[in-house]
Amino acid sequence: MWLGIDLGTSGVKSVIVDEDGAVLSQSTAALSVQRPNPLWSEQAPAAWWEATKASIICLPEKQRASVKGIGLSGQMHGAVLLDKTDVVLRPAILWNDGRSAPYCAALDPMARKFTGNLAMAGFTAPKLSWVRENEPEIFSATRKVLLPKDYLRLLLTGEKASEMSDASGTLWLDVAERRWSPEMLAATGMDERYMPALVEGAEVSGKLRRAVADELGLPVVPVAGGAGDQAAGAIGAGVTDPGQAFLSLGTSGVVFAASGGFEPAPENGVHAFCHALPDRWHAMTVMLSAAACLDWVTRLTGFTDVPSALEAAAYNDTPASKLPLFLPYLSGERTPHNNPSAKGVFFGMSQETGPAELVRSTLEGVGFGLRDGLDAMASKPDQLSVIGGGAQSEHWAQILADILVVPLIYRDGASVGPANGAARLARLAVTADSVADVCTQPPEQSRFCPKSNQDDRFAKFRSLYPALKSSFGEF
Ligand SMILES: Nc1ncnc2c1ncn2[C@@H]1O[C@H](COP(=O)(O)OP(=O)(O)O)[C@@H](O)[C@H]1O
Ligand SMILES: O=C(CO)[C@@H](O)[C@H](O)COP(=O)(O)O
Repeated sequence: MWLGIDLGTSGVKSVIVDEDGAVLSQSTAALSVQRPNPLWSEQAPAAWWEATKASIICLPEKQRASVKGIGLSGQMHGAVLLDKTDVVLRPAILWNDGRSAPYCAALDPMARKFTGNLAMAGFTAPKLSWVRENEPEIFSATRKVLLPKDYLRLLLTGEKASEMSDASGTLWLDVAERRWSPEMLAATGMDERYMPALVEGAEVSGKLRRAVADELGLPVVPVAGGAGDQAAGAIGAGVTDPGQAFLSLGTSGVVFAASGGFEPAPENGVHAFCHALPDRWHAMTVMLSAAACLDWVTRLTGFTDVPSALEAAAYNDTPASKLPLFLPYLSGERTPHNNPSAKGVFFGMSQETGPAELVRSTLEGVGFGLRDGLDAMASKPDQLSVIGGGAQSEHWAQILADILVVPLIYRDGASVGPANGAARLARLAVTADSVADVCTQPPEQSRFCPKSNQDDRFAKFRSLYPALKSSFGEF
Protein backbone atom coordinates (compact mmCIF):
# COMPACT_ATOMS: atom_id res chain seq x y z
CA MET A 1 0.00 0.00 0.00
CA TRP A 2 1.11 3.56 -0.76
CA LEU A 3 -0.08 6.70 1.02
CA GLY A 4 -0.56 9.85 -1.06
CA ILE A 5 -1.16 13.18 0.69
CA ASP A 6 -2.33 16.23 -1.30
CA LEU A 7 -2.31 19.58 0.48
CA GLY A 8 -4.96 21.36 -1.63
CA THR A 9 -6.20 24.88 -1.03
CA SER A 10 -9.68 23.76 0.01
CA GLY A 11 -8.51 20.76 2.04
CA VAL A 12 -5.98 17.99 2.61
CA LYS A 13 -6.78 14.78 0.74
CA SER A 14 -5.15 11.47 1.67
CA VAL A 15 -5.48 8.26 -0.31
CA ILE A 16 -4.29 4.70 0.07
CA VAL A 17 -3.41 2.97 -3.18
CA ASP A 18 -2.74 -0.77 -3.49
CA GLU A 19 -0.09 -2.73 -5.40
CA ASP A 20 -2.31 -2.73 -8.51
CA GLY A 21 -2.73 1.04 -8.45
CA ALA A 22 -6.36 0.97 -7.22
CA VAL A 23 -7.42 3.75 -4.82
CA LEU A 24 -8.66 1.75 -1.80
CA SER A 25 -9.67 4.59 0.47
CA GLN A 26 -9.67 8.36 0.63
CA SER A 27 -10.31 11.03 3.21
CA THR A 28 -10.46 14.85 3.15
CA ALA A 29 -10.08 17.42 5.93
CA ALA A 30 -11.25 20.92 4.98
CA LEU A 31 -9.15 24.10 5.10
CA SER A 32 -10.18 27.74 4.94
CA VAL A 33 -8.33 30.69 3.37
CA GLN A 34 -7.81 33.97 5.23
CA ARG A 35 -7.95 37.24 3.25
CA PRO A 36 -7.15 39.95 5.84
CA ASN A 37 -6.39 42.65 3.22
CA PRO A 38 -7.28 43.22 -0.45
CA LEU A 39 -5.18 40.90 -2.70
CA TRP A 40 -3.97 38.86 0.31
CA SER A 41 -4.50 35.10 0.59
CA GLU A 42 -3.04 33.21 3.55
CA GLN A 43 -3.27 29.96 5.51
CA ALA A 44 -1.67 28.92 8.79
CA PRO A 45 0.84 26.06 8.29
CA ALA A 46 -0.34 24.70 11.67
CA ALA A 47 -3.82 24.25 10.14
CA TRP A 48 -2.25 22.25 7.26
CA TRP A 49 -0.61 19.92 9.75
CA GLU A 50 -3.78 19.37 11.79
CA ALA A 51 -5.78 18.71 8.58
CA THR A 52 -3.10 16.32 7.32
CA LYS A 53 -3.21 14.28 10.51
CA ALA A 54 -7.05 14.38 10.54
CA SER A 55 -7.26 13.10 6.97
CA ILE A 56 -4.73 10.29 7.52
CA ILE A 57 -6.24 9.06 10.77
CA CYS A 58 -9.64 8.58 9.03
CA LEU A 59 -8.16 6.02 6.60
CA PRO A 60 -8.78 2.37 7.57
CA GLU A 61 -6.39 1.24 10.32
CA LYS A 62 -5.35 -2.00 8.57
CA GLN A 63 -4.49 -0.17 5.36
CA ARG A 64 -2.46 2.44 7.24
CA ALA A 65 -0.49 -0.31 8.96
CA SER A 66 0.44 -1.81 5.53
CA VAL A 67 1.82 1.40 3.99
CA LYS A 68 5.29 0.96 2.43
CA GLY A 69 5.91 4.54 1.32
CA ILE A 70 4.45 8.04 1.41
CA GLY A 71 4.26 10.65 -1.34
CA LEU A 72 3.49 14.36 -0.99
CA SER A 73 1.63 16.72 -3.31
CA GLY A 74 0.63 20.29 -2.56
CA GLN A 75 -0.61 23.68 -3.67
CA MET A 76 2.37 25.37 -5.29
CA HIS A 77 4.24 28.68 -4.81
CA GLY A 78 3.22 29.34 -1.15
CA ALA A 79 5.92 30.81 1.14
CA VAL A 80 6.44 29.28 4.59
CA LEU A 81 9.10 31.31 6.44
CA LEU A 82 11.06 29.55 9.19
CA ASP A 83 13.44 31.03 11.75
CA LYS A 84 16.68 29.41 12.96
CA THR A 85 14.76 26.99 15.18
CA ASP A 86 12.26 26.10 12.42
CA VAL A 87 9.48 28.15 14.01
CA VAL A 88 6.98 29.53 11.45
CA LEU A 89 7.36 33.32 11.39
CA ARG A 90 4.06 34.40 9.78
CA PRO A 91 1.04 32.88 7.98
CA ALA A 92 1.95 31.28 4.66
CA ILE A 93 1.45 33.58 1.66
CA LEU A 94 -0.41 31.52 -0.96
CA TRP A 95 -0.26 31.01 -4.73
CA ASN A 96 -3.31 33.24 -5.33
CA ASP A 97 -2.02 36.18 -3.24
CA GLY A 98 -1.47 39.30 -5.36
CA ARG A 99 0.30 41.64 -2.91
CA SER A 100 3.72 41.19 -4.48
CA ALA A 101 2.67 42.58 -7.90
CA PRO A 102 4.70 45.82 -7.51
CA TYR A 103 7.91 43.78 -7.08
CA CYS A 104 7.49 41.67 -10.23
CA ALA A 105 8.64 44.23 -12.81
CA ALA A 106 12.12 44.42 -11.26
CA LEU A 107 12.47 40.62 -11.23
CA ASP A 108 10.95 39.97 -14.66
CA PRO A 109 13.98 40.33 -16.99
CA MET A 110 16.07 38.03 -14.78
CA ALA A 111 13.18 35.58 -14.35
CA ARG A 112 12.83 35.24 -18.12
CA LYS A 113 16.60 34.81 -18.51
CA PHE A 114 17.32 32.37 -15.67
CA THR A 115 14.02 30.48 -15.35
CA GLY A 116 12.20 30.84 -18.69
CA ASN A 117 9.13 32.18 -16.87
CA LEU A 118 7.49 35.56 -16.27
CA ALA A 119 7.75 37.02 -12.76
CA MET A 120 4.14 36.64 -11.65
CA ALA A 121 2.70 37.83 -8.36
CA GLY A 122 1.72 34.36 -7.14
CA PHE A 123 5.23 32.94 -7.50
CA THR A 124 7.38 32.66 -4.39
CA ALA A 125 10.34 34.96 -5.10
CA PRO A 126 8.30 38.20 -5.41
CA LYS A 127 6.61 37.33 -2.10
CA LEU A 128 10.02 37.52 -0.42
CA SER A 129 10.65 40.91 -2.05
CA TRP A 130 7.40 42.04 -0.41
CA VAL A 131 8.39 40.62 3.01
CA ARG A 132 11.84 42.19 2.76
CA GLU A 133 10.37 45.64 2.28
CA ASN A 134 7.18 45.45 4.35
CA GLU A 135 8.13 43.13 7.23
CA PRO A 136 11.92 43.66 7.51
CA GLU A 137 12.12 42.09 10.99
CA ILE A 138 10.53 38.89 9.67
CA PHE A 139 12.83 38.88 6.64
CA SER A 140 15.88 39.24 8.93
CA ALA A 141 14.72 36.37 11.12
CA THR A 142 14.05 34.07 8.12
CA ARG A 143 16.53 31.21 7.70
CA LYS A 144 14.57 28.85 5.39
CA VAL A 145 11.75 29.27 2.91
CA LEU A 146 9.68 26.13 2.32
CA LEU A 147 6.83 25.34 -0.06
CA PRO A 148 3.57 24.11 1.51
CA LYS A 149 4.00 20.35 1.05
CA ASP A 150 7.69 20.66 2.00
CA TYR A 151 6.63 22.08 5.35
CA LEU A 152 4.55 18.92 5.85
CA ARG A 153 7.67 16.93 4.93
CA LEU A 154 9.64 18.73 7.65
CA LEU A 155 7.05 17.74 10.26
CA LEU A 156 6.76 14.19 8.91
CA THR A 157 10.49 13.45 8.54
CA GLY A 158 12.55 16.24 10.09
CA GLU A 159 14.11 16.88 6.64
CA LYS A 160 14.14 20.18 4.76
CA ALA A 161 13.84 19.10 1.13
CA SER A 162 11.96 19.99 -2.04
CA GLU A 163 11.74 18.55 -5.53
CA MET A 164 11.98 19.97 -9.03
CA SER A 165 8.35 20.41 -10.07
CA ASP A 166 7.30 22.50 -7.06
CA ALA A 167 10.67 24.30 -6.87
CA SER A 168 10.06 25.48 -10.47
CA GLY A 169 7.22 27.66 -9.19
CA THR A 170 9.46 29.60 -6.81
CA LEU A 171 11.34 31.50 -9.58
CA TRP A 172 14.52 30.55 -7.70
CA LEU A 173 15.08 27.39 -9.73
CA ASP A 174 17.17 27.22 -12.88
CA VAL A 175 14.45 25.14 -14.55
CA ALA A 176 16.62 23.97 -17.45
CA GLU A 177 19.47 22.76 -15.18
CA ARG A 178 17.28 21.58 -12.27
CA ARG A 179 19.34 23.43 -9.60
CA TRP A 180 18.85 26.57 -7.52
CA SER A 181 19.73 29.76 -9.39
CA PRO A 182 22.23 31.90 -7.44
CA GLU A 183 21.27 34.91 -9.59
CA MET A 184 17.53 34.66 -8.82
CA LEU A 185 18.20 34.09 -5.11
CA ALA A 186 20.50 37.13 -4.97
CA ALA A 187 17.79 39.22 -6.66
CA THR A 188 15.62 38.75 -3.56
CA GLY A 189 18.44 39.23 -1.03
CA MET A 190 18.98 35.51 -0.46
CA ASP A 191 21.32 32.65 -1.27
CA GLU A 192 21.22 28.85 -1.36
CA ARG A 193 21.37 28.56 2.44
CA TYR A 194 17.73 29.74 2.53
CA MET A 195 16.66 26.86 0.28
CA PRO A 196 15.95 23.20 1.12
CA ALA A 197 17.90 20.36 -0.52
CA LEU A 198 16.60 19.25 -3.93
CA VAL A 199 15.61 15.71 -4.93
CA GLU A 200 13.60 14.34 -7.85
CA GLY A 201 9.93 13.49 -7.25
CA ALA A 202 10.50 9.74 -7.29
CA GLU A 203 13.53 9.81 -4.97
CA VAL A 204 13.45 9.20 -1.24
CA SER A 205 13.66 12.48 0.72
CA GLY A 206 13.63 11.08 4.25
CA LYS A 207 11.97 8.64 6.65
CA LEU A 208 8.82 9.10 8.70
CA ARG A 209 9.69 10.07 12.28
CA ARG A 210 8.92 7.37 14.83
CA ALA A 211 6.69 9.62 16.97
CA VAL A 212 4.59 10.69 13.97
CA ALA A 213 4.37 7.10 12.72
CA ASP A 214 3.05 5.96 16.11
CA GLU A 215 0.53 8.82 16.34
CA LEU A 216 -0.86 8.08 12.85
CA GLY A 217 -0.73 4.29 12.97
CA LEU A 218 1.80 4.11 10.14
CA PRO A 219 5.06 2.13 9.89
CA VAL A 220 8.38 4.03 9.74
CA VAL A 221 8.57 4.25 5.93
CA PRO A 222 10.35 6.37 3.29
CA VAL A 223 8.80 9.65 2.14
CA ALA A 224 9.30 10.40 -1.56
CA GLY A 225 10.07 13.83 -3.03
CA GLY A 226 6.54 14.00 -4.46
CA ALA A 227 5.45 16.94 -6.61
CA GLY A 228 3.62 20.23 -6.83
CA ASP A 229 -0.09 19.44 -7.10
CA GLN A 230 -0.24 19.95 -10.86
CA ALA A 231 2.72 17.67 -11.68
CA ALA A 232 1.37 15.18 -9.13
CA GLY A 233 -1.98 15.34 -10.91
CA ALA A 234 -0.17 14.58 -14.16
CA ILE A 235 1.47 11.50 -12.63
CA GLY A 236 -1.95 10.40 -11.32
CA ALA A 237 -3.61 10.91 -14.72
CA GLY A 238 -0.76 9.26 -16.65
CA VAL A 239 0.27 12.53 -18.35
CA THR A 240 4.03 12.03 -18.69
CA ASP A 241 4.81 12.06 -22.43
CA PRO A 242 4.66 14.83 -25.05
CA GLY A 243 1.15 15.13 -26.54
CA GLN A 244 -0.56 14.10 -23.29
CA ALA A 245 -2.48 16.78 -21.37
CA PHE A 246 -5.06 17.34 -18.66
CA LEU A 247 -7.39 19.98 -17.26
CA SER A 248 -7.54 20.50 -13.49
CA LEU A 249 -10.74 21.90 -11.97
CA GLY A 250 -9.56 22.63 -8.42
CA THR A 251 -9.65 25.97 -6.61
CA SER A 252 -7.52 27.00 -9.60
CA GLY A 253 -8.02 25.90 -13.21
CA VAL A 254 -5.03 24.48 -15.03
CA VAL A 255 -4.28 23.24 -18.54
CA PHE A 256 -1.16 21.06 -18.25
CA ALA A 257 0.74 19.53 -21.19
CA ALA A 258 3.79 17.28 -20.90
CA SER A 259 6.58 18.60 -23.16
CA GLY A 260 9.50 17.02 -24.99
CA GLY A 261 12.09 19.11 -23.13
CA PHE A 262 12.49 22.50 -21.47
CA GLU A 263 10.52 24.74 -23.86
CA PRO A 264 10.10 28.20 -22.33
CA ALA A 265 7.33 30.34 -23.88
CA PRO A 266 6.62 32.98 -21.25
CA GLU A 267 4.43 35.19 -23.46
CA ASN A 268 0.78 35.08 -22.35
CA GLY A 269 1.79 33.67 -18.99
CA VAL A 270 2.45 30.06 -20.00
CA HIS A 271 4.58 28.40 -17.29
CA ALA A 272 7.51 26.12 -18.31
CA PHE A 273 8.29 23.95 -15.27
CA CYS A 274 10.07 20.69 -14.44
CA HIS A 275 7.87 17.61 -14.45
CA ALA A 276 8.04 15.27 -11.46
CA LEU A 277 10.19 12.74 -13.35
CA PRO A 278 13.89 13.31 -14.18
CA ASP A 279 14.65 14.94 -17.56
CA ARG A 280 11.01 15.78 -18.16
CA TRP A 281 9.33 19.18 -18.29
CA HIS A 282 5.84 20.53 -18.95
CA ALA A 283 3.91 23.62 -19.96
CA MET A 284 0.88 24.88 -18.06
CA THR A 285 -1.56 27.75 -17.93
CA VAL A 286 -3.20 28.72 -14.65
CA MET A 287 -6.45 30.56 -13.92
CA LEU A 288 -6.64 31.63 -10.30
CA SER A 289 -10.34 30.94 -9.62
CA ALA A 290 -11.98 27.95 -11.31
CA ALA A 291 -14.04 25.66 -9.04
CA ALA A 292 -13.49 28.40 -6.41
CA CYS A 293 -16.04 30.42 -8.41
CA LEU A 294 -18.63 27.66 -7.82
CA ASP A 295 -18.21 27.92 -4.06
CA TRP A 296 -18.49 31.69 -4.30
CA VAL A 297 -21.61 31.78 -6.49
CA THR A 298 -23.24 29.10 -4.31
CA ARG A 299 -22.78 31.35 -1.26
CA LEU A 300 -23.86 34.41 -3.24
CA THR A 301 -27.10 32.86 -4.52
CA GLY A 302 -27.99 31.07 -1.28
CA PHE A 303 -28.02 27.49 -2.60
CA THR A 304 -27.21 25.00 0.16
CA ASP A 305 -24.17 23.50 -1.56
CA VAL A 306 -22.35 23.26 -4.89
CA PRO A 307 -24.31 20.18 -6.11
CA SER A 308 -27.66 21.99 -5.45
CA ALA A 309 -26.43 25.05 -7.35
CA LEU A 310 -25.32 22.81 -10.23
CA GLU A 311 -28.71 21.08 -10.27
CA ALA A 312 -30.56 24.41 -10.46
CA ALA A 313 -28.30 25.42 -13.36
CA ALA A 314 -28.95 22.14 -15.17
CA TYR A 315 -32.76 22.63 -15.00
CA ASN A 316 -32.71 26.33 -15.94
CA ASP A 317 -33.86 26.98 -19.52
CA THR A 318 -33.21 30.70 -20.01
CA PRO A 319 -31.75 31.08 -23.53
CA ALA A 320 -27.96 31.34 -23.34
CA SER A 321 -28.08 34.67 -25.18
CA LYS A 322 -29.97 36.16 -22.18
CA LEU A 323 -27.41 35.08 -19.59
CA PRO A 324 -24.97 37.63 -18.20
CA LEU A 325 -21.32 37.11 -19.08
CA PHE A 326 -19.10 36.33 -16.08
CA LEU A 327 -15.45 37.33 -15.78
CA PRO A 328 -14.01 34.84 -13.26
CA TYR A 329 -11.23 37.03 -11.88
CA LEU A 330 -12.22 36.81 -8.19
CA SER A 331 -8.54 36.63 -7.14
CA GLY A 332 -7.12 38.42 -10.20
CA GLU A 333 -5.81 36.34 -13.06
CA ARG A 334 -2.53 34.70 -14.07
CA THR A 335 -2.86 33.24 -17.60
CA PRO A 336 -3.20 35.06 -19.92
CA HIS A 337 -3.63 38.48 -18.30
CA ASN A 338 -1.00 38.33 -15.52
CA ASN A 339 -3.04 40.86 -13.54
CA PRO A 340 -3.61 40.36 -9.79
CA SER A 341 -5.90 43.43 -9.79
CA ALA A 342 -8.41 42.02 -12.29
CA LYS A 343 -11.84 41.59 -10.68
CA GLY A 344 -14.90 39.36 -11.06
CA VAL A 345 -17.72 40.87 -13.16
CA PHE A 346 -21.27 39.92 -14.11
CA PHE A 347 -21.99 41.86 -17.30
CA GLY A 348 -25.46 42.14 -18.79
CA MET A 349 -27.78 41.64 -15.80
CA SER A 350 -31.52 42.25 -16.30
CA GLN A 351 -34.81 41.82 -14.41
CA GLU A 352 -34.83 38.21 -15.63
CA THR A 353 -31.49 37.36 -14.00
CA GLY A 354 -31.97 35.09 -11.00
CA PRO A 355 -29.81 32.72 -8.92
CA ALA A 356 -29.84 29.86 -11.45
CA GLU A 357 -28.83 32.20 -14.27
CA LEU A 358 -25.91 33.48 -12.18
CA VAL A 359 -24.73 29.91 -11.55
CA ARG A 360 -24.99 29.14 -15.28
CA SER A 361 -23.05 32.28 -16.18
CA THR A 362 -20.38 31.30 -13.67
CA LEU A 363 -19.97 27.80 -15.11
CA GLU A 364 -19.69 29.32 -18.56
CA GLY A 365 -17.34 32.18 -17.53
CA VAL A 366 -14.89 29.76 -15.90
CA GLY A 367 -14.99 27.79 -19.15
CA PHE A 368 -14.17 30.92 -21.14
CA GLY A 369 -11.26 31.68 -18.80
CA LEU A 370 -9.97 28.14 -19.32
CA ARG A 371 -10.33 28.59 -23.09
CA ASP A 372 -8.11 31.68 -22.80
CA GLY A 373 -5.53 29.43 -21.11
CA LEU A 374 -5.86 26.70 -23.71
CA ASP A 375 -5.46 29.23 -26.53
CA ALA A 376 -2.28 30.56 -24.89
CA MET A 377 -0.62 27.15 -25.24
CA ALA A 378 1.81 26.73 -28.15
CA SER A 379 -0.14 23.76 -29.47
CA LYS A 380 -3.64 22.51 -28.72
CA PRO A 381 -3.92 19.01 -27.18
CA ASP A 382 -6.14 16.48 -29.03
CA GLN A 383 -7.98 15.67 -25.81
CA LEU A 384 -7.85 16.53 -22.10
CA SER A 385 -8.27 14.21 -19.12
CA VAL A 386 -10.09 16.08 -16.34
CA ILE A 387 -9.11 15.99 -12.65
CA GLY A 388 -9.96 17.90 -9.45
CA GLY A 389 -13.12 18.49 -7.42
CA GLY A 390 -14.90 20.06 -10.41
CA ALA A 391 -14.62 16.73 -12.27
CA GLN A 392 -17.61 15.54 -10.21
CA SER A 393 -20.08 17.43 -12.41
CA GLU A 394 -21.22 15.97 -15.74
CA HIS A 395 -23.34 19.05 -16.36
CA TRP A 396 -20.24 21.29 -16.24
CA ALA A 397 -18.32 18.76 -18.37
CA GLN A 398 -20.53 19.32 -21.42
CA ILE A 399 -20.42 23.11 -21.02
CA LEU A 400 -16.62 22.96 -20.87
CA ALA A 401 -16.30 20.59 -23.85
CA ASP A 402 -18.41 22.97 -25.96
CA ILE A 403 -16.37 26.01 -24.97
CA LEU A 404 -12.93 24.38 -25.17
CA VAL A 405 -13.75 22.57 -28.43
CA VAL A 406 -11.80 19.52 -27.32
CA PRO A 407 -12.98 16.10 -26.07
CA LEU A 408 -12.85 15.83 -22.26
CA ILE A 409 -12.06 12.43 -20.74
CA TYR A 410 -13.21 11.59 -17.21
CA ARG A 411 -11.24 8.77 -15.60
CA ASP A 412 -11.43 6.74 -12.38
CA GLY A 413 -10.20 8.62 -9.31
CA ALA A 414 -10.29 12.01 -11.09
CA SER A 415 -11.19 14.01 -7.97
CA VAL A 416 -8.14 12.66 -6.05
CA GLY A 417 -5.71 12.85 -9.00
CA PRO A 418 -2.81 14.66 -7.26
CA ALA A 419 -3.00 12.44 -4.15
CA ASN A 420 -2.96 9.38 -6.39
CA GLY A 421 0.04 10.84 -8.25
CA ALA A 422 1.85 11.35 -4.94
CA ALA A 423 1.19 7.71 -4.00
CA ARG A 424 2.56 6.63 -7.39
CA LEU A 425 5.74 8.67 -6.82
CA ALA A 426 6.17 6.90 -3.47
CA ARG A 427 5.92 3.55 -5.24
CA LEU A 428 8.50 4.62 -7.84
CA ALA A 429 10.83 5.81 -5.07
CA VAL A 430 10.64 2.61 -3.03
CA THR A 431 10.39 -0.14 -5.67
CA ALA A 432 12.14 -0.94 -8.95
CA ASP A 433 8.79 -0.63 -10.82
CA SER A 434 9.01 1.34 -14.07
CA VAL A 435 7.35 4.65 -14.96
CA ALA A 436 5.53 2.86 -17.79
CA ASP A 437 4.07 0.35 -15.34
CA VAL A 438 3.14 2.83 -12.61
CA CYS A 439 2.09 6.01 -14.47
CA THR A 440 -0.71 4.51 -16.54
CA GLN A 441 -3.88 6.38 -17.50
CA PRO A 442 -6.72 5.31 -15.17
CA PRO A 443 -9.68 3.61 -16.93
CA GLU A 444 -11.99 5.97 -18.82
CA GLN A 445 -15.41 6.47 -17.21
CA SER A 446 -16.99 8.90 -19.64
CA ARG A 447 -16.14 11.20 -22.53
CA PHE A 448 -17.69 14.56 -23.45
CA CYS A 449 -17.30 15.81 -27.02
CA PRO A 450 -18.06 19.35 -28.26
CA LYS A 451 -21.67 19.63 -29.45
CA SER A 452 -22.66 23.30 -29.72
CA ASN A 453 -20.53 26.18 -30.99
CA GLN A 454 -19.80 28.85 -28.35
CA ASP A 455 -17.41 31.00 -30.36
CA ASP A 456 -19.73 34.06 -30.55
CA ARG A 457 -20.26 34.12 -26.76
CA PHE A 458 -16.53 33.60 -26.27
CA ALA A 459 -15.76 36.57 -28.56
CA LYS A 460 -18.09 38.75 -26.42
CA PHE A 461 -16.38 37.47 -23.25
CA ARG A 462 -12.97 38.29 -24.71
CA SER A 463 -14.00 41.84 -25.53
CA LEU A 464 -14.82 42.63 -21.88
CA TYR A 465 -11.37 42.36 -20.27
CA PRO A 466 -9.68 44.98 -22.50
CA ALA A 467 -12.71 47.26 -22.07
CA LEU A 468 -12.57 47.04 -18.25
CA LYS A 469 -8.85 46.61 -17.61
CA SER A 470 -8.06 50.24 -16.84
CA SER A 471 -10.88 50.36 -14.24
CA PHE A 472 -9.87 47.25 -12.28
CA GLY A 473 -7.03 48.91 -10.40
CA GLU A 474 -9.40 51.54 -9.00
CA PHE A 475 -11.33 49.06 -6.82
N1 LIG B 1 -20.28 17.93 -7.09
C1 LIG B 1 -19.40 18.83 -7.50
N2 LIG B 1 -19.33 19.21 -8.79
C2 LIG B 1 -18.44 20.11 -9.22
N3 LIG B 1 -17.54 20.71 -8.41
C3 LIG B 1 -17.55 20.38 -7.13
C4 LIG B 1 -18.46 19.43 -6.60
N4 LIG B 1 -18.21 19.31 -5.27
C5 LIG B 1 -17.16 20.16 -5.00
N5 LIG B 1 -16.77 20.80 -6.12
C6 LIG B 1 -15.72 21.81 -6.27
O1 LIG B 1 -14.46 21.20 -6.02
C7 LIG B 1 -13.56 22.22 -5.59
C8 LIG B 1 -12.43 21.62 -4.81
O2 LIG B 1 -11.68 20.84 -5.69
P1 LIG B 1 -10.25 20.31 -5.27
O3 LIG B 1 -9.66 19.66 -6.47
O4 LIG B 1 -10.40 19.48 -4.05
O5 LIG B 1 -9.51 21.68 -4.95
P2 LIG B 1 -8.15 22.03 -4.20
O6 LIG B 1 -7.15 20.98 -4.60
O7 LIG B 1 -7.84 23.38 -4.70
O8 LIG B 1 -8.41 22.01 -2.71
C9 LIG B 1 -14.41 23.19 -4.80
O9 LIG B 1 -14.00 24.50 -5.12
C10 LIG B 1 -15.84 22.91 -5.25
O10 LIG B 1 -16.44 24.02 -5.87
O1 LIG C 1 -0.71 28.12 -8.60
C1 LIG C 1 -1.02 27.04 -9.02
C2 LIG C 1 -0.22 26.33 -10.04
O2 LIG C 1 0.75 27.16 -10.61
C3 LIG C 1 -2.23 26.38 -8.45
O3 LIG C 1 -2.67 25.35 -9.27
C4 LIG C 1 -1.96 25.91 -7.05
O4 LIG C 1 -1.00 24.86 -7.14
C5 LIG C 1 -3.22 25.51 -6.33
O5 LIG C 1 -3.81 24.36 -6.82
P1 LIG C 1 -5.26 23.84 -6.40
O6 LIG C 1 -5.44 24.06 -4.93
O7 LIG C 1 -6.25 24.59 -7.23
O8 LIG C 1 -5.22 22.38 -6.78
